[in-house]
Amino acid sequence: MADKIKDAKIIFVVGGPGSGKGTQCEKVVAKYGYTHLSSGDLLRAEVASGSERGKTLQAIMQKGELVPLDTVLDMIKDAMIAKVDVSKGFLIDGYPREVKQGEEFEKKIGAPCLLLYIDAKGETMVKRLMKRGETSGRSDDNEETIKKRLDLYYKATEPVIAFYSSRGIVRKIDSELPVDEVFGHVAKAIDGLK
Ligand SMILES: Nc1ncnc2c1ncn2[C@@H]1O[C@H](COP(=O)(O)OP(=O)(O)O)[C@@H](O)[C@H]1O
Ligand SMILES: Nc1ncnc2c1ncn2[C@H]1C[C@H](O)[C@@H](COP(=O)(O)OP(=O)(O)O)O1
Ligand SMILES: [Mg+2]
Repeated sequence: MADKIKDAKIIFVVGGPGSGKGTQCEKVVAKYGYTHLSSGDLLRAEVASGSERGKTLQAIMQKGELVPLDTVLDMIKDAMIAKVDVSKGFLIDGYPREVKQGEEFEKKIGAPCLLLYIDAKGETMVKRLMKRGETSGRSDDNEETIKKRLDLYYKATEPVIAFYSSRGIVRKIDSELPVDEVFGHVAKAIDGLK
């Protein structure tokens, strides 16, 4: 089992809050049939279950902070194991959020073949999240938490991109464009994989 996930095709999808990671991943699923695993979605499912662990997670997410690395990595690993026999590839959305998360993922699971860097301006991300907040019901889509998430993104997550750039697997995607045009560039990056 461990060998199977090590050999799986793994794509990291990294970008700021509201950059459009989830939107693009949905389109990749539709075209390529990959398995989409969003760390945020996995965490929100745990919160929705009403478990004690979920309550602790909810408090952290509402503040715009990162939940403990082991919690999120275990969730992703379990979800990958559950799908590895039927999956053509994995889109890991919202992870790694710091360099340490990338290092631990590679120790426990395997190496990514591609990192899609979904790039939008801070101002654009804030606008999109405020709009999303009108209907998302997410307790972190409010002005105060958005600001904290953005600060944390620049501080903790942007270094992830530099870390993987040296390996030549980063494809930067301009996410200021309309959704379908962004997807055109995403598809080109995926088609470039052997
Ligand atoms: N290219 C785009 N142009 C305009 N709006 C977009 C674009 N990509 C995403 N959005 C909108 O921005 C919001 C955040 O997108 P989402 O995919 O949830 O981002 P993330 O998963 O990175 O937080 C959503 O409301 C989405 O509809
Ligand atoms: N890899 C990770 N490590 C730690 N916390 C994470 C995490 N992924 C998600 N979280 C927590 C903190 C985030 O502020 C919150 C929402 O994450 P998300 O749904 O990926 O946000 P978004 O798609 O808007 O970028 O969940
Ligand atoms: Mg998302």
